[in-house]
Order: sequence, then structure tokens, then C-alpha cells
Amino acid sequence: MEKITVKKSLGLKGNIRVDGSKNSILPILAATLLSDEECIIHDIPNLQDVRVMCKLLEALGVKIEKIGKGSLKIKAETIATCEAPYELISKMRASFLVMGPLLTRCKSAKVYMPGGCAIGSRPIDLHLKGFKFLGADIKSENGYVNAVSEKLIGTDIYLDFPSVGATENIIMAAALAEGETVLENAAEEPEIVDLANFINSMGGNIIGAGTKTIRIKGVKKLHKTEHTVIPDRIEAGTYMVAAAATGGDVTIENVVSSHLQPVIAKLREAGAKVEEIDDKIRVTSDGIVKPVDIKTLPYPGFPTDMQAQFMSLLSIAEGTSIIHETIFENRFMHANELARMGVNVKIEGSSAVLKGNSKLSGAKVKATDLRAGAALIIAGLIADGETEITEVYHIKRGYANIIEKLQEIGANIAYEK
Ligand SMILES: CC(=O)N[C@H]1[C@@H](OP(=O)(O)OP(=O)(O)OC[C@H]2O[C@@H](n3ccc(=O)[nH]c3=O)[C@H](O)[C@@H]2O)O[C@H](CO)[C@@H](O)[C@@H]1O
Ligand SMILES: C=C(OP(=O)(O)O)C(=O)O
Repeated sequence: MEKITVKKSLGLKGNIRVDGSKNSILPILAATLLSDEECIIHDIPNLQDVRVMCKLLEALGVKIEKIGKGSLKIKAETIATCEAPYELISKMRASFLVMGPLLTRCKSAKVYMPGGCAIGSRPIDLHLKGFKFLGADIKSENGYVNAVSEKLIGTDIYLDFPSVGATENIIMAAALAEGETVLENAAEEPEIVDLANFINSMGGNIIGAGTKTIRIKGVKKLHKTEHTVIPDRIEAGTYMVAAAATGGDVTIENVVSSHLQPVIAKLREAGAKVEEIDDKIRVTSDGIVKPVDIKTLPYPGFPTDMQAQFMSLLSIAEGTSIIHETIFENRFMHANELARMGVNVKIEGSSAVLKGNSKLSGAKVKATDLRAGAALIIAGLIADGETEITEVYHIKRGYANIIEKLQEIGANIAYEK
């Protein structure tokens, strides 16, 4: 059985380079459907999710060619089918992001409903509300969402919650619509800005990405482009937490520190020294962790995708920390696994209470989702003995070469098939 084994590895030391952002490349890959011309994209992380999205694009008739390490040439000259198959959509939620581009380019789209996952039910009502406002006729039957529209027409859309995926899907649908769409209460994540920059580099007209109000003026056609994906702030944050938890001295390269302000602030509160040096962040720590309270929020608040990793760190804090999860209703699955390793954690509704001062010991645990897997690796680095993590396919979704990167800075970690 595939597994990752981790042994106690205090004092991680060295440099780690972060790859391009998973949550940027996935919508950007979907956005290549908007043009019949060639898109060259660089710094694409070597991840399972990226492979699934590429397979999905190919199933729709898109030509993809590898043109070097981390670079792809993608051309959606013709779209063979506007139906996104169950087998691929069901593998990854983000594949629903092809709906907006397909609808606007092909006038119709049939995409399998992505359904929930380990962290919550994750409905798509806000995506569909946006498409409806733009003029699409939406029907849900046999597990599929069927959307048809002869012409999408720009309009004002208010999102009840600043959903990242809905913001992205609506931006893409509106990019080729007639007239202007004003999206209010939009998500402000850096990945939204990257997507808007990508579309604008193809001749799109999107302003305000990164703020709550995004204005998308539809254009008739989008042309070829070349784009480099922004660095993955969650991958960076994960290694920063690993450095702090192990009392290490690690410099993370290829980061945009402004994307990481809540993570930097919370690490400093927890007692780590964090230096921002151009496109690098150096984290040093003496291994003494102060208790910290955390509340996950939409960007620029503390990211839910960093919550699990902080749970491992705060388990050894000198006192009680409270983590309040406000984005997903079921994102504490890692708490049970961490408890097997000796973490003193109690879940009370949407909060996790960590007593701190836990004495961690290695155990057999399961990665219940991507960031839960990262949290277990961090816990394994500070636990006595050996930790054995299974269901590692979750980790492969979002961390390229995590074993090699951690080994480079002194971690005793291995992958076994
Ligand atoms: C591929 C990608 O970029 N994934 C990220 C994206 O996921 P994703 O785009 O799925 O996250 P959303 O921002 O859409 O979801 C946030 C909350 O809104 C709810 N919601 C969302 C859409 C909708 O139509 N209706 C609705 O109720 C969700 O159930 C969830 O509770 O943002 C999340 C929140 O930062 C991150 O954790 C994920 O890593
Ligand atoms: C929840 C995540 O991803 P996804 O939205 O792709 O499930 C994540 O990256 O932590």
C-alpha cells in the first residue's frame, strides 16, 4: 500500500523552492477554453490535479503539448464536445470550472455536478446563479448540470458569499459575454487576480480583480498569450509551518509575501521569526511555540487551506489555542488522526480547542484530505518514533515533490509504494 513514513526531524535547515499555484493553474487551464489560439503557460506544478484537468481538456478536444519543465502549450482551436464526463469531474471538484468557459464559447455546456468531499458539502448554487443572471437556461438532471444560452449578456451579479470558484466561473463566462458584468462581493484571492491577468493578457477586459467588485467587459474574441503562474502561497505556508514546528531555519524561495500576510502574522504570534526578503521568506524558530487563536476567513483573512497545518504546530504550544473554521463545515477530519498521535484536541462545533503541550508519538494515520495530509507530515516531523501516513493520493493532489523537498532540508521522510 502506498504510504509516507516520517521520523522525528527537528531543526529543518536549508532552502525550498515553491512551485506554481495549484489553485491558480486549475482555473487558468479552464480559461484556455476561451480562445481558439495558443496559450503558453509556465511554472505549472507537477500535480495530480493538474494532470486531471489536462485530461479533461483533452477529452473536450484541446491539444496540449509539453514544451519544457513546467511549461505547456495549449490550444483549444476546436472544441469537440461541450460535455464534461463524469469520470473526470468526479475526480476533482475544480474541474467544474470548465462550465463557464464552455457555456460562453460553445453556447451550451453539460457538466457533471461535482458533489461534496471530505471537507464539506460544497454546493455550486452560486456558480449557477451567476450563469442564470448572465442569461443561461440551467437544468439539473441525472447528476448533470445542463446550461444553454444563445447569448450571454453582462449584468450585475451579487454573490451571497465570496466563493472563489463561483467568482472564477462567472469571470470566465462573462469574459466573452455581450456588455459589462459587475460582480459584487467577489472573492479577492490572489488566484482570482492571476486568472484575470491571464484573461486580460489574451485581450480580455477585467478590472478590479483582487477587490470585492470586479467589472468584466465582454470581448468578441480572446487571442494567444504566454503566462507564468503565481507561486503557491499554501505550499509556501506549509513549509513555513514545518520550519516553525521543528525549530528550524528554512528559507522559502519563489514566494509573494503579500499573499502570505495572515500566515506570517500568526507564525510571528506563535513565536517564530519570519523575515521577508524580496521573493523569499526565512522562518527561524527555537521550537518554543506560543498559543495562538485562529479564525479562517476569505482572503485577505487567514486561509482555511492552512488551518490543518497550524493545528499540528499549535499542538505543542505552551497553552490553549482555539481554531475557528468558518469556510467549510467539516474541515476538522485531521483532528481525529492527530489525536491518534497524542494531540490533545477537542472539536466543539466549528471550533477546535487545542490544550497545547501535547507529547506527540508516531502512529499509523490516514490523510483524509490534502491539507490534512500536510498536517500529518508536520506532526510526524515533531513526533517521537515513526508515523505512517496512508491515502497519500490526497497529498499528491497539491504538493509537488514534497518528499524530495523535505529531505533536502533534513527531514527523515520517505515514500513507499
Ligand atoms: C481549486 C481551488 O481553488 N480550491 C480552493 C477554493 O475552493 P472553492 O472554490 O470550492 O471554494 P469556495 O470559495 O467556492 O467555497 C467556500 C464556501 O462557499 C460555499 N459555496 C461555494 C460555492 C457555491 O456555489 N455555494 C456555496 O455555498 C462552499 O460550500 C464553502 O463552504 O477556495 C477554497 C476557499 O478558500 C479553498 O479552500 C480551496 O483550496
Ligand atoms: C480544498 C483544497 O482544494 P480543492 O478545492 O481542490 O478541493 C485545497 O487546496 O486545500
